[in-house]
Amino acid sequence: MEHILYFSKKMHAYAGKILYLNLFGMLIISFLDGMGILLLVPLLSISGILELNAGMSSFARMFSFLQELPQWLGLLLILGGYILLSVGQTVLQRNLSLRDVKIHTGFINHIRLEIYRAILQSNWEFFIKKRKTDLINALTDELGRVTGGTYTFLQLLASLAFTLLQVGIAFWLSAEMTLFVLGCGLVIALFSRTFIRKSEKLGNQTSELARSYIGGITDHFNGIKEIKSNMLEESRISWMQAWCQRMGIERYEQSKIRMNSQLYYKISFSLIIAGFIYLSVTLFQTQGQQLLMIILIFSRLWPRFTGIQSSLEQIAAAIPAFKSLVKLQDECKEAKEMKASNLAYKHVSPILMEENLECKDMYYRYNREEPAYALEDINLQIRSKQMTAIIGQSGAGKSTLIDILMGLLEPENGQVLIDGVPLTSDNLLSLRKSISYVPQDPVLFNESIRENLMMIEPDATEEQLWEALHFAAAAEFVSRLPQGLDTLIGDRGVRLSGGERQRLVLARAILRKPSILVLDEATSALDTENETEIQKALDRLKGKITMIVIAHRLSTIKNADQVIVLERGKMIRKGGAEQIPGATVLAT
Ligand SMILES: Nc1ncnc2c1ncn2[C@@H]1O[C@H](COP(=O)(O)OP(=O)(O)OP(=O)(O)O)[C@@H](O)[C@H]1O
Repeated sequence: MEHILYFSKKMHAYAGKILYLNLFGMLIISFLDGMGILLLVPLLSISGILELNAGMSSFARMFSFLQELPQWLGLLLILGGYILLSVGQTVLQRNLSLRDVKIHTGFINHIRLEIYRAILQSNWEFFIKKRKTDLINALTDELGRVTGGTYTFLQLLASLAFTLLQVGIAFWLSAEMTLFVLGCGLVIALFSRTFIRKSEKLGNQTSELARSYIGGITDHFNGIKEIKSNMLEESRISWMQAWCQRMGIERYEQSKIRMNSQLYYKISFSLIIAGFIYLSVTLFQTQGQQLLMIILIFSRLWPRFTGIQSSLEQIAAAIPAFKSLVKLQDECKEAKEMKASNLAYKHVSPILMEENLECKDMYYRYNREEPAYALEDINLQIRSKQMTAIIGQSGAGKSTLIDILMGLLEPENGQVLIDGVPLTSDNLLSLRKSISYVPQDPVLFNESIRENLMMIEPDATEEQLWEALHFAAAAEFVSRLPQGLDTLIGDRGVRLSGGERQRLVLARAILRKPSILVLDEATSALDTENETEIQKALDRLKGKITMIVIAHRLSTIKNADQVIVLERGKMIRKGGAEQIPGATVLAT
């Protein structure tokens, strides 16, 4: 319940008065609806089916004047009133429904942005621990269920208000009959709690299924090359078939709960009405009008009860999604990287490192419960405007060290210092702003080359763009493309080769004019010619900016001012390139 209230409060904060105006509007619609039905009473009387004066309520007596009018005039008045009420109700309904859509979609986007922002502002450790597809699932399936559930909850509140109103009208018509109907409703509701519990249980399965679906298909398409080349298609199709089967069963079970509960309400309605009529006629010789009245009250109130039950089931099914999103928000809050005041990215100025970036007695573990350290007792200095190569075999800790130097991971013990000043959340953004990072498998967005370059430097001129491309040995292949800089890059740059992608990302990194360039050298993406070009480019940068390169090539090591050798999380050697027997320790 607290989770639902949490999001309901958010909807209140988002939509404000309009939300309540809409709910109030619905109340009016329900009132008009009730009035429309009540008009049936004088209608029945005028057509002689019902006697208005004998044993009827004050409401019915209000229409007794109709009997003094000519029958045609009375009928015209009633039907005119009925049409007016119906048209008014329909027009109001249309407008409210449209506004409802606006509130609902606006609220989804509001929560989507809030969660997306919180996720992006979380630290790197959060992303290491989280499955990416769970985050996608949170922003798609779970978000939809939560906003839908919140809305159903608020509609339920409105519906309870309408029901109260209708109960009030029913009381006016006949207090005893209404009490009887309410009593029946309560007893039925008590027995139908089991449907709500089952719905929540199934909601857990829905969440689990959605997570496994998004996780599964993302893995499949990311690994489609392995699937095709290793002929894994059949096994993947079997996975999908099994998932479809589970999903089919889950949907069927969900519908079964809904149908069973509706069936339960309908059967109880028939049984209660039949029993009541039987007892009234055989035992109490009740008047015809009273019987008609109870049928009228039942037929108005019972669908309301059924509707409330169905809303409760829907909300129960969404509860696991509510819990999951609240948990995600809490995790994001805990993993928030910087203080709110530091989040004005645009206004942060880069650090101008004068002397060095230093690691002092630094230790890091991915899992604090396990004894193994990914990095242990690291003491090193990355000197300003020099090139530092980091080498070591796979799993030695090169990427971890880079992540710590970029402030993505926080050391468990020890410190990172920039010109002697410890790296904290206060200067973290400034450090990041001075760094450009080129990963081994770079990501290009599904936009044009120009847009991909300019996202890092929106004010870059054409000349600066080409300068950066030349520098990264990418100008030639870009100029050969039919649309040059305006060529659209496919999903994650698949239309370009690995080497071309890395050169474009290098161009993007350089465009920013960083004071520190961090490069995770591609192991195989570049051919010898391009490798030489990039090497020359890096040479040109030597002495101008600080370079940290995870090196996989001898040529890179040879050019480095300092080489750091890692082995199983420890720094086993550091020194000038000439002191390192590079070929023996190069990473694979
Ligand atoms: N997200 C993670 N969770 C737990 N352990 C991790 C994680 N990432 C890396 N490790 C472990 O930390 C150690 C160092 O990994 P790291 O990725 O830094 O090595 P590397 O030298 O960059 O390797 P490679 O050259 O293969 O990329 C390894 O033992 C690795 O298994």
